Amino acid sequence: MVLEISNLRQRYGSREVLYIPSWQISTGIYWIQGENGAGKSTLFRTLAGMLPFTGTILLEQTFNLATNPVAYRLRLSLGEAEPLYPAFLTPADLLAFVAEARQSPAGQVEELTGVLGINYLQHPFGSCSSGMVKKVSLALSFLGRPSVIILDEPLITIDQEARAALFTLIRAYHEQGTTFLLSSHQSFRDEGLALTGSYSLANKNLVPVCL
Ligand SMILES: Nc1ncnc2c1ncn2[C@@H]1O[C@H](COP(=O)(O)OP(=O)(O)OP(=O)(O)O)[C@@H](O)[C@H]1O
Repeated sequence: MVLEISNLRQRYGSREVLYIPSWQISTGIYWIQGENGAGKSTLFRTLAGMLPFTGTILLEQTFNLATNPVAYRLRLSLGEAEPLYPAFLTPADLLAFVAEARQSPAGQVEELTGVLGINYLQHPFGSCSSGMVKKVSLALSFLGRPSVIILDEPLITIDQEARAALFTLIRAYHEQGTTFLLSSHQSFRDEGLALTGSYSLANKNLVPVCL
């Protein structure tokens, strides 16, 4: 198993948003579905270690998010649905910083920015288009050698060319053993991506969906 959840509870104030008693996946590409407000982004942020939670989240049967957060976070990354970065920062600065933090192999930043068509690396985020910001956030999520990459609504705001490049990257990284959790209100199957499985977030829990 690459990712295992047990007795995960997540709440905002007194309102419980997630209760996942038991869920586990092996290596693959998974589509996480759910209606607006079902809790997908909350689940992803929890898995990425951005929100406090109760329960157990275990990566590669070894790295426990609660007790070994640094090693865990080095191996799991999240591309947020609507990324926001400080307006004064440039994509070049952020990519270099994250590449170093995630122990990115030499040449990976250049490869990702080339494939995704990220130009204007020296222009501050304040002057970047929303599609360019999204493409940088996608590149950031591939940096290092993550065993799990979560992409929350990866298709929003990017053009057809970037979408095709993203699917090429997902296939290439998956062939090297990376697992993907992807959310979208559009079907990934229509995009020609071979999915391992799909789950729907409903009534606070993840339930399997037939593809
Ligand atoms: N910071 C927050 N404080 C309080 N409630 C929140 C917060 N963030 C999200 N919620 C609530 O938690 C629930 C789940 O939200 P979440 O954004 O995780 O859903 P989602 O499935 O990603 O939705 P969408 O498909 O619309 O993006 C919603 O009812 C939302 O209003």
